[in-house]
Amino acid sequence: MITVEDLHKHFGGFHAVDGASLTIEAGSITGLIGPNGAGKTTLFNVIAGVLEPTSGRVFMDGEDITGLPPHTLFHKGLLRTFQIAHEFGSMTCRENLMMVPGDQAGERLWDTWFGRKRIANEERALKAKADEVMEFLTIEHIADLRAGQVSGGQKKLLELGRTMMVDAKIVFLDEVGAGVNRTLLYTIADAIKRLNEERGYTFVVIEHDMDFIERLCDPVICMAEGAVLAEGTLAEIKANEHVIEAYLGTGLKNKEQVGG
Ligand SMILES: Nc1ncnc2c1ncn2[C@@H]1O[C@H](COP(=O)(O)OP(=O)(O)OP(=O)(O)O)[C@@H](O)[C@H]1O
Repeated sequence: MITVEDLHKHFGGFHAVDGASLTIEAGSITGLIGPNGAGKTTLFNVIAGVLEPTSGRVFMDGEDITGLPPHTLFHKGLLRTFQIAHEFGSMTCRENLMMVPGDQAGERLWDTWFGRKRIANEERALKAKADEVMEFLTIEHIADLRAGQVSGGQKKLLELGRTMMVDAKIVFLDEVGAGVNRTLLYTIADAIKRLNEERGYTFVVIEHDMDFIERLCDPVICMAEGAVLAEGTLAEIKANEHVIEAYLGTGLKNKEQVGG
């Protein structure tokens, strides 16, 4: 579904992504792990159009999507979750879901000129959709709370919920488990699994919590120093000598580059 070919992202002389090549299979929940600074987030940002690659290509279902902006990728069903922006904290959780842009922005504008009734109907449909999303994620009780007031884990579920307001095909999740309590972490894991099984979402998940990875991800891709080091089941990855070394090592290569 997604093929990354020899991707590089340099920040000055620093090679954050340094020749990464990988494939994300449709229908998978692929885990992306690796020591701090391995380049996971940078890779995500390049795939999701947030950062331009220095070189290399990204394909989605055979189509070259390298460097396309996030909103174009969004309409192709490729989404990266973002933290709920500070300025949306004063809106309710339901409103945060309802404002996710739909597919028919042009039609909406048309509606504002020609059909108040149609707008009202559309608003009702959006609200129903938001409520259905919150029910799926078992957070219907926070619908009317301000997004800025809910817990970290509930915010993560809300971020996931935003991907459900559009027809996402592939969703990139960056550390959804960080700072979330165990119970909510399992709720998030369960929602990801159900979205994958019941709605056909493909996920790519960056996560440091190995328990979370073990519950969800197959295959697991391990990055180190900007490139893919190993791929396989979590058990295979954990037994891989190079992976063990990378987690213990210090990433000397890039340090030399920065120094030089
Ligand atoms: N905008 C930037 N400018 C300069 N260096 C950057 C920039 N973004 C990331 N880096 C560097 O690139 C390297 C890779 O960062 P990245 O966040 O992609 O790693 P990561 O694998 O996601 O790490 P972590 O697990 O700690 O989040 C890091 O050393 C980081 O400091």
